[in-house]
Amino acid sequence: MTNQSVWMHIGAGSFHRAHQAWYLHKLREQGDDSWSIALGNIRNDAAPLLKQLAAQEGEYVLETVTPDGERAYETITSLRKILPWDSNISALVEQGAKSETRVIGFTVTEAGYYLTPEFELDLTQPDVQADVKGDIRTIYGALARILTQRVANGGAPVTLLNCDNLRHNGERFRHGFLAFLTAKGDNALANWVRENTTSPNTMVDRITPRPTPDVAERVKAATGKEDGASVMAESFIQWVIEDDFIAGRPALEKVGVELVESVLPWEEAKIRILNATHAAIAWAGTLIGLNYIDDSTRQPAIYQLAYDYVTQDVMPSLSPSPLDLADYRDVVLARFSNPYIKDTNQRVGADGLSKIPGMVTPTLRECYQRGAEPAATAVLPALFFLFLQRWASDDLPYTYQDGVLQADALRQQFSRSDALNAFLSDSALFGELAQDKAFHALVTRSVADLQLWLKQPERMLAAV
Ligand SMILES: NC(=O)c1ccc[n+]([C@@H]2O[C@H](COP(=O)([O-])OP(=O)(O)OC[C@H]3O[C@@H](n4cnc5c(N)ncnc54)[C@H](O)[C@@H]3O)[C@@H](O)[C@H]2O)c1
Ligand SMILES: OC[C@@H](O)C(O)[C@H](O)CO
Repeated sequence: MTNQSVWMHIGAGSFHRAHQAWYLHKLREQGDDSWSIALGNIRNDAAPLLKQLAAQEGEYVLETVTPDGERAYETITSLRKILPWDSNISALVEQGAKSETRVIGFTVTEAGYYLTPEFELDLTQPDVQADVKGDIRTIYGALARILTQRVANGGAPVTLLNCDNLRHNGERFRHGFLAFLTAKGDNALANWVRENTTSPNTMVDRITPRPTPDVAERVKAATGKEDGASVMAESFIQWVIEDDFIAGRPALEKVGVELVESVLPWEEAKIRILNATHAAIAWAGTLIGLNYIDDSTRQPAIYQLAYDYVTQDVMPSLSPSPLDLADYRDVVLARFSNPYIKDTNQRVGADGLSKIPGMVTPTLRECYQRGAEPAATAVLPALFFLFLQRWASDDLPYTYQDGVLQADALRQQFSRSDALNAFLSDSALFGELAQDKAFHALVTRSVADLQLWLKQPERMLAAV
């Protein structure tokens, strides 16, 4: 074992640079430079950024902003290797096959796991089908290629660390990956993965908008640096990880990471109270013509629907909890209201087709199971339906991004008079509830209430 260990990260989006890279940077600042990051991407959309980062020797400035608008600037130094993109992901394969790579982390979005509401791999997805045949479009195809080479090079154990917003993200990824390898007929690699990798669950948190040109301008004004890879985020940061690293890990506890036995209470609170609410606010804000999350959250009717969803339906589902859920809710809503973040409804409302089954359907299901009508949660799919209706009539002010969107089929669905029924009958969104008449009636009522509200958005929804 050399002293130098590499965390190879797949997914060169904004979030990785504001979160995992920041923690490893803080460790280096404390004099522990035994871990560094090698960063690459599966898809070519990050190729320009990777080139820019390579030109800056991996360094970039992170701007953070507090709820009071106080800004701070740090040069992040943990990215020591930038892996250039090519269609065979050669650089990722070469780095991932080395035994010095002891952790392979990834952020490939919620839609990047292609799971059904029952959390099984959706083998009907074209990207998954292509990768089963040997292509590299998904995290599954990419890791199959990388780990095959790693086994050929001696097969040193490695931790596969999901850093995306997914409930039970390590477990769910692992289940999907093993199902993928089985579909591919690669039982030898599946067995190797079972024996030689771990996939701890993690909860990651830091609101990181897509950087706009004014970030680079402020960075230049504050630091004098011309930085083509700067990123901005809120000052809040949190990372909770199950301590199950098969090949060692950075001393993350020294920089504030919580290493726990089970991440469950944190991830449930994060996914349901933060992420599901965030998406609902983005869809609602968009429907009344707003672009930003903070402006949308400050609309009393939108704030109230978010507050009611958490209070009436999520908190009973998650109680008892070691977290103070009411406080968590209030802090989250305050973070969303931060006027200095300027996060867009476009970014946060994306990937709804994965967010509904992953983040909302479990609460609907659990309310019914305990005999409660999930009236406040029903507002979320109702908002998403109205949002998709706008998308289908080309009436959104921005491009809707969704990794599992099959646009032609969905447009056709929305051109029919029974579009709401078809939406609610989609078991990929609602699992067994898709067949439940009471659920259909509840969301249909909620859609009607929202349609009235949209005529007078200043009115409180409950008063409609
Ligand atoms: N931005 C945040 O506030 C934030 C906070 C916590 C967690 N996250 C998690 O990180 C993810 C990425 O956020 P970001 O801000 O970096 O987004 P981003 O849009 O900046 O980057 C997305 C990255 O995912 C890749 N990607 C997209 N779809 C993919 C697919 N199907 N397969 C493989 N790669 C794919 C893209 O190439 C890109 O590298 C989020 O979806 C979320 O799960 C983000
Ligand atoms: O809800 C959207 C997410 O990207 C969110 O910004 C993040 O999960 C905050 O940690």
